[in-house]
Amino acid sequence: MPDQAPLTDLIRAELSEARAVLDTFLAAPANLAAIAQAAELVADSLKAGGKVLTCGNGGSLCDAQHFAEELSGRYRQNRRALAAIALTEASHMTCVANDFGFDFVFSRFVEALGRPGDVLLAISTSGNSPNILNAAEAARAAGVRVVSLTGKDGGKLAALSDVEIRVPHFGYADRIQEVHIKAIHIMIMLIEKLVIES
Ligand SMILES: O=C(CO)[C@@H](O)[C@H](O)[C@H](O)[C@H](O)COP(=O)(O)O
Ligand SMILES: [Zn+2]
Repeated sequence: MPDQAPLTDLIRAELSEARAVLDTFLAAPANLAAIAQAAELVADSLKAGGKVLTCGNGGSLCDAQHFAEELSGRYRQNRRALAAIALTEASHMTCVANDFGFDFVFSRFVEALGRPGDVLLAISTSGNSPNILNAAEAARAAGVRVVSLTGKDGGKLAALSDVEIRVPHFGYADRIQEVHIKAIHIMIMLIEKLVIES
């Protein structure tokens, strides 16, 4: 049987780096405040009859779906459904990508569905994906507030956000996404507390 030591070394290094990225994020009180502010913004919108639209690319689209389904479906316990949807409808995406370009797949959906008082959760580890920037701009034009989950220096998305939750890691996207998913789960927990228990 081959010696597994090199693999376990790799695993240990990956987990250690993930812990360091989380520790750095946790050490800045502004990051915790941003999560609270984002949850309050979403909760206020839902309580006023608004909805949450979510978007991202690749793994961040999975995170966008994860956030939306835990509001519309279920998180830890049963409670009433909350209005949230990920902008992933395949026929819309293929039509818009085919006819207008991939940069507009989310912004066109925001134009169609976004109403003043709604919230867009925009997720981008670089903060610079054109389709996410266009979605944020369309949201602002429609009176939709923008909550973003970003990484690195926040990119251009930082300036388009009402609330930005940034993981200031300059390495691979997955390390950033691992903190994003924690922020997402905590936001869901806070939103439930603010909307359901209030
Ligand atoms: O999940 C991962 C990497 O962990 C990838 O699918 C990643 O999300 C994709 O490369 C995205 O296109 C990156 O976009 P962004 O985060 O820079 O907006
Ligand atoms: Zn990934």
